[in-house]
Amino acid sequence: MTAHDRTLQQPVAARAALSARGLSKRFGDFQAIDDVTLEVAEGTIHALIGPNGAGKSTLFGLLTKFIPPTSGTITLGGTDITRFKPEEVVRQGMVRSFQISAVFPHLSLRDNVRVALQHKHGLDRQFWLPERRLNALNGEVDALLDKVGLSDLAGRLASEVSYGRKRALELATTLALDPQVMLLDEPMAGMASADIGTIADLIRRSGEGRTIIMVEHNLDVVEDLCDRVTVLARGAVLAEGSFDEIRASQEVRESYMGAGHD
Ligand SMILES: Nc1ncnc2c1ncn2[C@@H]1O[C@H](COP(=O)(O)OP(=O)(O)OP(=O)(O)O)[C@@H](O)[C@H]1O
Repeated sequence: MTAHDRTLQQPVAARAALSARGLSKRFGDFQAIDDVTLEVAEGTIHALIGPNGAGKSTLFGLLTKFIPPTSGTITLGGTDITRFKPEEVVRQGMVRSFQISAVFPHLSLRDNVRVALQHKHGLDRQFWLPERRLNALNGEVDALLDKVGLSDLAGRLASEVSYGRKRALELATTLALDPQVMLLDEPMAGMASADIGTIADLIRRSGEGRTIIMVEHNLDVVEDLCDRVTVLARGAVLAEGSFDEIRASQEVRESYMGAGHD
């Protein structure tokens, strides 16, 4: 299914999964995020793009409450999370990939997913688990590894697999937390072009029944995957719309896309 098909399937007034109103962040004298209002519709894949230093990572940090805002409000699924702690945001159903779910290089792929699932089920502080609980977890571990195409490598150490497969593993450990909203921070960064299609497919499949907001510099990926695009520049929203609308904007072309992406 293309992003265009997904857009056509959206109800006219889809509910907001995540919204930010008047969000600002100052670092000393520097205004990193300047009065950003953003609405991410439920069930969509929403891209955040913009030149280096535009404030994309800072905005992700604000949304996940790792960075306290100077002003503004954030609502997740109708709940005001502006004053939440990062771990409360996770419990509320929003997870930034590669945040909680760091890959442990010395563990097997299977054990990496198991650790994330134990975290999800609140079992990570228990030294001993009854066999029945362990077996139930094994089924979930296998299903997640299968979902991201890593079943054949389940026993391999994370340090031994390719970069693309580590990224697939990161996606599995994020999915283990079963988030309603997933924030993906440059999922294609450092990826060999042969792996980009595979990871894009994984993201599309992972997005079924969830909302995804992703920072991505690869505009072909954004065009292929994303229903809606917000362009940030100098900490403020420069434009928002479908990829085609964004591409047609003279202002966006001048400040970010250049004339190269047709
Ligand atoms: N803790 C901080 N203290 C001071 N300035 C900061 C801090 N964090 C970020 N900045 C500044 O805020 C601006 C936005 O940075 P940010 O990393 O959010 O941009 P970005 O759009 O993610 O860039 P990139 O695409 O290069 O990752 C930059 O000028 C950066 O130097």
